[in-house]
Formats: sequence, C-alpha cells, structure tokens
Amino acid sequence: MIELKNVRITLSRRGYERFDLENMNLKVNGEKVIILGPNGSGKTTLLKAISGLLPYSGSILINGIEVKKIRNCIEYSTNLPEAYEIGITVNDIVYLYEELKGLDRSLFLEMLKSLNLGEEILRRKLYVLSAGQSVLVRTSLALASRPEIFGLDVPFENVDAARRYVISRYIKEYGKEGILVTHELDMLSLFKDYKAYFLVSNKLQGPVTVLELLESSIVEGEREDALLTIDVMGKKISLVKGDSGMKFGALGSLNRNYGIINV
Ligand SMILES: Nc1ncnc2c1ncn2[C@@H]1O[C@H](COP(=O)(O)OP(=O)(O)OP(=O)(O)O)[C@@H](O)[C@H]1O
Repeated sequence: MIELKNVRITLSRRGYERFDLENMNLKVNGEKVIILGPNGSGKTTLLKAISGLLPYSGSILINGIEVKKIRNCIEYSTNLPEAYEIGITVNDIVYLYEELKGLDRSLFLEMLKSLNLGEEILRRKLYVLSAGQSVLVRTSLALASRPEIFGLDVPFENVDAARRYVISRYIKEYGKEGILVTHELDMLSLFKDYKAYFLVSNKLQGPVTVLELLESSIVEGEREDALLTIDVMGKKISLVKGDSGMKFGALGSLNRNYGIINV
C-alpha cells in the first residue's frame, strides 16, 4: 500500500524559483492508479519522493513503513532514471538489481526480446541508449523484479506505437498496485478499470475511473452531477456524464483541463 498524508515537497535551487507541492494526500491500496497533469505540475517530483529520491515532510508510507527510513524497499520498484543512471552498463545494472531487488533476469530478457531489443543493449551504458530505449529498459527493469508495488513515470514517452502496447501488457500483468504517470491519452483506453487523479494547480484531484473519464465531457464551472470538479488556475471545470460539453478526449478539452485555454 502507498499512503501519502499531508506531504509537502519543496524544490529549490539557487537562482531558480522554488517549487512547492503541499497537502498531498493519496491512498493506493490493492489497485493501480494513473496520475495525469500538465507539464511542470509536479508528477515526477511526487513520484521521486515516493521512490525515496527526494526529501519531504508529512508522511509517505510504503506498506506502512516511512519511505525516508527505507534504504531499499524490496516490494517497490520505479523506472525513474535516477534509480539506474549510475554510469554502468545495462548488464551491470541487471547484476546489481538481481542482488538488490530480486530482479528476475530471465523475465527481463524475455521482456527485451518481446520489445525487439537485441541483447547487445546489455553491453551499453544506460545513458547512451536512445530516449525510447532507455525508458523501455528502465520500465522492464522495474517490472521484471516482479514488484508488489510500482511507480512508473511516463513509460510510453518516446516509445513507438508497437512497443507501447507490449509495455502496457507488462504494466497490467506485473505489480499488484502502483502509480502510473502518463500524458498519453491514447493509451488510457487500455487501462479503463484504473482510477485516475489529476495533479493540477498544486492539488491532487480525483479519483475518477478511466472509463468514466473517457466517457465524460468537460463543462465550465461547478456542477452538482459532476463526476469530478477540478480547480484549474482558480477556475472550476467539471467532468460530467454525457455530451453536454466537450468530450474528454476531444481536441481542446484536455487543454482546458490543463488550463491552457482560458475558460
Ligand atoms: N531542483 C529543482 N529546483 C527547483 N525547481 C525544480 C527542480 N526540479 C524541478 N523543478 C521544477 O518543479 C516543477 C515540477 O517538475 P516535475 O518534473 O515534477 O513536473 P512534471 O509534472 O513531471 O512535468 P512533465 O509533465 O513536464 O514531466 C517544474 O516547474 C520544474 O521546473
């Protein structure tokens, strides 16, 4: 189980504006959920904190244990590059992860094969792989350790259409529960029974099931019959059943959701 209670994460680098996520609350128990949200809304930041890669205040529990106290949580795997980019070859990472996370090498090799990635990739350093190859290798590494829980950041980014389908099959097959961050609306229809949350305007809003999302329309303002009302830059947008607004998947509707079109 992943549990976030009043989590606050502050990113600051000298000379850059500060970025804060606060009051993040979430419970993922025996299910896989999707987090959607505009560029820069903090999805990766949230996943990094859940993966033990960033400091936070409040509480992030993986199976009841505070993440900052866990050195290597065997039940949890992530595809975040920070967990792998240590300047060694994919093969060395495989050895390391067999040791550290119980990675199943033969499952990993089977995944590479079905993704049509030759084994020569094992001899290369992760950072010399193409963007798509890197994400496929990291996602396969995360899933081939047969984690109980996963946190996957944009596993379809830079991945071609054929391989997206292969990787989504593995995402569905492995891990009892987890968080999947994606922008790829085309892929949502493969995850219809998952719950979706929106990270917009510094709020984690939801859930609504992906099926409801795909069948819903977006209207401006608050509506009593709304499946979900989202705050987007101080304005309210409601997801409602039926065709009274713009269909969720229609051109422009997500833009509204993400606050690009001024409503
Ligand atoms: N070290 C840092 N110091 C200050 N701000 C940072 C730092 N790292 C990231 N940020 C900022 O934090 C915000 C959230 O970044 P994050 O990568 O979590 O967004 P995201 O929702 O995953 O975006 P995308 O959809 O583009 O991947 C961005 O505005 C980013 O510029």
